[in-house]
Amino acid sequence: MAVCLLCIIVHTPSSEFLYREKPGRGKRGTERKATQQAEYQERYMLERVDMHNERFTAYYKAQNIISEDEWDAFMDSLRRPLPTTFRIAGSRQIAQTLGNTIKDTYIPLLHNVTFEDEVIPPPSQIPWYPDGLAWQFNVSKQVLRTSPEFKKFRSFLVHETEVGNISRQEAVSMLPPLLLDVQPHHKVMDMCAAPGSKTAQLLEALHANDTATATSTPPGLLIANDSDSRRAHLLIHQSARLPSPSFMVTNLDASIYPILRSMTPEKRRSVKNTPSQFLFDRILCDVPCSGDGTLRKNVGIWKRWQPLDGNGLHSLQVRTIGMFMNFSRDSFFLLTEFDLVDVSSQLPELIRRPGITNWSPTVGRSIDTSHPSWAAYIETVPEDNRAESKMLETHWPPSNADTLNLERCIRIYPYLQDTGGFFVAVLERKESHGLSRRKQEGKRAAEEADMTIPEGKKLKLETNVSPNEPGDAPSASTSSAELINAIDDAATIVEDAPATEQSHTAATAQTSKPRVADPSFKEMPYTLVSPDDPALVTCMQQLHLNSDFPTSNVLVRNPEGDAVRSLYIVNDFVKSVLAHNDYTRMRLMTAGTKVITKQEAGRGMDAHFRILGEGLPVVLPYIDPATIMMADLKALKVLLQTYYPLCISFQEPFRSAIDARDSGNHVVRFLASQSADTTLLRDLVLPLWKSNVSITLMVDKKVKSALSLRLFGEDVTIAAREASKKKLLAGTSAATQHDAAEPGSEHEDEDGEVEKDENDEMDIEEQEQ
Ligand SMILES: C[S@@+](CC[C@H](N)C(=O)[O-])C[C@H]1O[C@@H](n2cnc3c(N)ncnc32)[C@H](O)[C@@H]1O
Repeated sequence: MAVCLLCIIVHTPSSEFLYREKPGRGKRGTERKATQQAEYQERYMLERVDMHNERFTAYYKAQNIISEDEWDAFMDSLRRPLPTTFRIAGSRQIAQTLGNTIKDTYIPLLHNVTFEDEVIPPPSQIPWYPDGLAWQFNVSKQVLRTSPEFKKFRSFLVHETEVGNISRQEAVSMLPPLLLDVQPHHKVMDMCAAPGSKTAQLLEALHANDTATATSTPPGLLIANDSDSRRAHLLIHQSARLPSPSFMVTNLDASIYPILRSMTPEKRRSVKNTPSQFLFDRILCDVPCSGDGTLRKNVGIWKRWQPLDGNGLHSLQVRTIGMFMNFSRDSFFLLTEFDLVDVSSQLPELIRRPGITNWSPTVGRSIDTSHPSWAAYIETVPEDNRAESKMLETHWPPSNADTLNLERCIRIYPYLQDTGGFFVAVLERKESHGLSRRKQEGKRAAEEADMTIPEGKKLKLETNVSPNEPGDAPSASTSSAELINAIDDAATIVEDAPATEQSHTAATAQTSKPRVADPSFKEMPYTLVSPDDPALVTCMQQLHLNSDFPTSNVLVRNPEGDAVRSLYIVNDFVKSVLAHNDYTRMRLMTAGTKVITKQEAGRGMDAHFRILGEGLPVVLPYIDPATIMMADLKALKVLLQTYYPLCISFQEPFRSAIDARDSGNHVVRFLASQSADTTLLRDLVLPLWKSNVSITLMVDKKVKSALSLRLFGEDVTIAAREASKKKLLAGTSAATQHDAAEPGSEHEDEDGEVEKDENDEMDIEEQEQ
């Protein structure tokens, strides 16, 4: 497999769409289409958006990519609503179970549903998505509101989405992570990541070895970055549904992302003993774009589209991509050191069109595409104004376009398989430096097998790196060539400088007064807890963690390293990155995953540690199996139906097992089995809290609801009963509000959250690209 892949997704005004009439529409299909079309039109009318834009028309006509006789049909495709699409996420085993639930329970339920005498087609699998794990359906809001069958399906989707097992994501947006082929040992960067639908896919690939009950600890790393701090918080929220010790979120302008260092085993053995830059195996560049491909669902684009938006984003796109090409594994190269990868044999069922070698940028709002080259254009600009020109040489096709294999880019047009428009280019660093790919892979495997860094008491993030030290990212105004040279120089210096100047180890961080590179960054640092910290020792005892538990990879979020509240776990590589980089410089929002929390007890009593519901899959492999209680499906139903069921309300032998336990945290395994009302296909392991006379499941109420729906076909939880009681009391107005937020609604984002203001509408656009 490729040594380094960069997957670039750029929607620029040069992304074009072609249209072909969809074949074989029967009368009923046409009627259904008409109903949806009417709804869609109504939406535009309501929002006072006319589905026409003269500039858009002029620009795309000038590109000569759509013939006259196809033009009307092309525009028609852009005016049709997109189907609702989702994919099943989570570990492979969970995914399989959910896939079967959809196929065996919901498809038969939704078969032959009629609405106003019309048969509504059930959801169908997206043919090109691996293992049939992505689905689509195209029903009107009215159907979703009124059909009892679709309402039930919607409820299932909403609950599974809330717990992270289903991800609502536009079909074409699922493509790039698939093409990147991420492996558990890869170092991966998602540079413009929020709100994180592709990040979730990358994380799942990193966690390919997870089981239904236990999270693996992949040796690799995924950094999800976004320059917008509000949106970076969305990333944290999203990723909490997929806890990973290999995950970090940063909040930086990707075009000036600093070099990151880690301590490789080779370096540790060397005399210098210095950390060095590490390089990424896979980089996803979902750079900001004009969003033309989202026209089918983003109403506002019709009104505001103008070509200069795309032109304006071009330099940021080039800068960002150029920067990250230099962060990809093994050395430092110019852009010409990359090849476009031929991915034509991947996802064989995906209908696609090749990249183009010729396009005509417009130099003004009025759609002036008359300049055949940048040189010809700049001649027309008065000399005094040339420096201010926003048009760059790279806006035009390169003179060697025919030699770059541009046909290997993927272009998806909406009509091809009823999706949004999309562009993907997969780039791979050419073989170099005399190292064959196999040797490079072998070298990496050896490094990864030996990544444990020496333990340090209260090891902290490096905080004494000067902001102007070698390795700093050049400023945003630096040109591409300067940028590449600067990175080359910086990297050389990092490698060659004497240890005294370059060694920013934890030891120095401990003794010197912390100096932060970015004092404006206010997040708390992550600090390693000493493995023999008395609080950690107590925690291990209380939670029955065995000696394999990675005590030297436990972090807290305070500068002192005191285990006062939540404990986080990271893998060895993340630990190394934390130890050798200034957290303010990389604007680190999160690292690893929160697994354990301290539960303060009453006066005079010892505090208790407890395992968080989302942390249990990470901790489970280290829990002494003899301490895990066994229970059956009946006990599970009681625990779902009641907040604090009394211990005496359970049947033997579970009842005696609980009685024998002290108050505090326990773990219970519900064995795969069958009962009168359901079948549990795989073991389920959950944390439990015992008080004096009762017990309770320590998982989020959303997780309980999703589980209940999956197992019993209805939400039997007390939270659901209370909610419906409230709804009844509040009368029909509450019901109306609830119905408004259904999947596919223009006011709902991929989180299932209802969006309210205009800024939020922007979020929906960007999320779904
Ligand atoms: C197309 S959206 C990314 C969608 C995301 N990849 C997903 O699949 O959910 C582009 C993102 O880039 C972010 N962004 C814009 N300029 C950036 C920059 N200079 N550096 C990093 N992120 C940037 C925006 O905040 C936005 O969240």
